[in-house]
Amino acid sequence: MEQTEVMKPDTLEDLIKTLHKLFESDSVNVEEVQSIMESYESKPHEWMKYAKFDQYRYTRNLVNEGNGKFNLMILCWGEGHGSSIHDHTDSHCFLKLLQGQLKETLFDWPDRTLQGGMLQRSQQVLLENQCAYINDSLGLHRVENVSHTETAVSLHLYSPPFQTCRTFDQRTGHHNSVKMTFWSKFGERTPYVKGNTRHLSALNH
Ligand SMILES: N[C@@H](CS(=O)O)C(=O)O
Ligand SMILES: [Fe+2]
Repeated sequence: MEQTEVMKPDTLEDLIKTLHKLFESDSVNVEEVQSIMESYESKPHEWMKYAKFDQYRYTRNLVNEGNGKFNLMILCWGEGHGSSIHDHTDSHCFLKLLQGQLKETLFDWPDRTLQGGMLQRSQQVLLENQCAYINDSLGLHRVENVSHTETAVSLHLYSPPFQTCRTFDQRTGHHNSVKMTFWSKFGERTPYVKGNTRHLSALNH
């Protein structure tokens, strides 16, 4: 397969331009996207306008719609905020730390013989500028900011974009479909939508 020359992006804007190029083709080179995202050195002033926090749960802030090929977003995690165990709706998921640290726990898909809850396969702490990758064939995950004193900010790329995913109950393996919403889009707070009851985020587990 042809490998495009890719340069280390100096700014978030550069990174977005490069990502647009990489996703023009129909096949995604996971290692290439991961290494490009990792090579961008986070500079808070470049992403500050997207980083909007909520007191109670992590927020999802849309940065770029990637020509319909991907969604790029910034997630803001307050102290102790985390996600439920979830899948990624058959999409690629890249997760890069812009600030602070996040703990990622991987789980196997639940099976019928579930005993003692869903199996936790591995755990890793993601440090600033690191980029992790997951898709449904690798398993499910939960992401948490376990710090009591520091917030965390992460940059997520999903391709193709998706609006719903499934969350899993660790004890029973049962799942629910959840709609994923944006706290802000392109730096502007999204108007309140009535009827958003279920959330992917769970507090303090
Ligand atoms: N996939 C989650 C964030 S994470 O916990 O990976 C989301 O898009 O909200
Ligand atoms: Fe996720």
